[in-house]
This record gives sequence, structure tokens and C-alpha cells, in this order.
Amino acid sequence: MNQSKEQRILNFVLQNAVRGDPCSVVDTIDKYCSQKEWAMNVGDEKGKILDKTVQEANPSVALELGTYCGYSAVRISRLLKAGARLLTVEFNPEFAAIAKQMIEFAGVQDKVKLLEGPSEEIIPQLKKKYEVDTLDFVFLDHWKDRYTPDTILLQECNLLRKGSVLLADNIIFPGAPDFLNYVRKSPHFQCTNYPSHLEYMQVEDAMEKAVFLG
Ligand SMILES: CCCNc1ncnc2c1ncn2[C@@H]1O[C@H](/C=C/CNC(=O)c2cc(-c3ccc(F)cc3)cc(O)c2O)[C@@H](O)[C@H]1O
Ligand SMILES: [Mg+2]
Repeated sequence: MNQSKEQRILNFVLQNAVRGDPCSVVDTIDKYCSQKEWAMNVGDEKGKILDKTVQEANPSVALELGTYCGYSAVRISRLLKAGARLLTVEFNPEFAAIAKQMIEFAGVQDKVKLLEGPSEEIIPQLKKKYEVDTLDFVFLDHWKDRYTPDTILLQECNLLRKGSVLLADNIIFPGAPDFLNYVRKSPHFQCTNYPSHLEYMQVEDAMEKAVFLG
């Protein structure tokens, strides 16, 4: 039975990237997805905004919602300080299997824990089962209509602290209008918009940073 696009992306990385080099894995995925098959990785232009936001936050504990093939998990974890960790959540078993191999090939498996399951089940388990106190950084890149309910859930589970940084992808395309409304209207968030472009395309997109004020 023929391969999935995600399997083809992984194979291209295994054959063309440098094992143990996260930058080469990120660059190789971008090469494949810009030249051969488009895929919904955050990409290099928005990836640079992600990099700067992660470096500014310098998180000890980071969470990602929507691992997909592991592109942003590798991109984020390559910037983490010694002892820091990224928890990334993916509920599609095929994508989780691809991402696991991508993370291991990049050599960041000691910094990344891939949690397989839906975010609404995993988030309430983070404190007790995954020994999280609070989250320093959250990257939202899963189903766009789940950004708001999961942001509310993070607050209800006391996983945010004063200064916790949320960064959301696809604010313009496909768009996350209710999330934008929610965080911009809430007195508990300080928001910043970062105009950019859709990965591998000349289509407008943007990222939104929402800092929790406590
Ligand atoms: C139970 C549902 C909510 N909870 C969830 N818990 C765990 N993982 C979840 C998840 N939702 C979705 N996922 C996973 O996240 C990923 C989904 C991401 C959704 N992203 C998009 O739709 C997206 C789409 C585009 C896009 C842009 C233009 C276009 F023409 C077509 C698509 C661009 C992007 O950057 C995107 O991020 C998948 O791997 C999915 O299995
Ligand atoms: Mg996205």
C-alpha cells in the first residue's frame, strides 16, 4: 500500500539530513516541503518568529499542541537550555510514529517527550502524571478551533503562571478568530501580533503571542 506524505517526508530526512543535527533536519524538511510536497509545518519564516519567542522565554518546561511530523518539536528543542524539556501532544498514531522517528534522528529525544492522545485528555494529566508545575511556553498549532478551549483548560488546570508565553500559529490562515478574540479581550493576557506568511507560500499569515498576566 503506497506511502503517506508524512512517511515520504520522514524518508527524505533519513536519507538526506545529518543524524544528530536538528538544524539539518529542519532545513531538510523545509527543502522537501517547498520543492516537492507542501505540508503544514510551521516553516522557516514563521519558524524564525518561533525561535525568537522561545529564546526570549528561555523555558524550562514547554508544551506543544499538535506535533504532526515533529518539525517544530525539533525546532523548539534545539534551543532549550540543559535540563529543559518539551512536552509535545499528538493524537494521530501515524503522525506520532513519524514524529518519534524524526525526533530520534535529530538527536533531541532526551529533551522531548511525545505524549500520544488528545490535548483535552493530556492537559489535565500534566501536573500529576508528567510532573509539571507550570508551563513557561506553549506553542499552539493543532486544530484551530481547539486553541481557545485548550487555553481555557490550561488556565483551569493552573498550568499557567505570571509570564507564561503562549504562541499560536495560523492566526490568519486557516485562521483562529475565536482564539484571537478571546486572548485580546481577556484582561489576563498581553497580546502581540507577528505578521508573516503561510509556510512555503506567498499567502499572508500571522502568529499571535499571548503572555499570561496571572
Ligand atoms: C481532539 C482534537 C484537539 N486535540 C488534539 N490533540 C492532539 N493532537 C491534535 C489535536 N488536534 C489536532 N491534533 C494534531 O495536530 C495536527 C493538526 C494541525 C492542524 N493544523 C492545520 O490545520 C494547519 C493548516 C494549514 C493550512 C494552510 C493552508 C491550506 F490551504 C491548508 C492548510 C497550515 C497550518 O500551519 C496548519 O497548522 C495533526 O497532527 C493532528 O493530528
Ligand atoms: Mg500551523
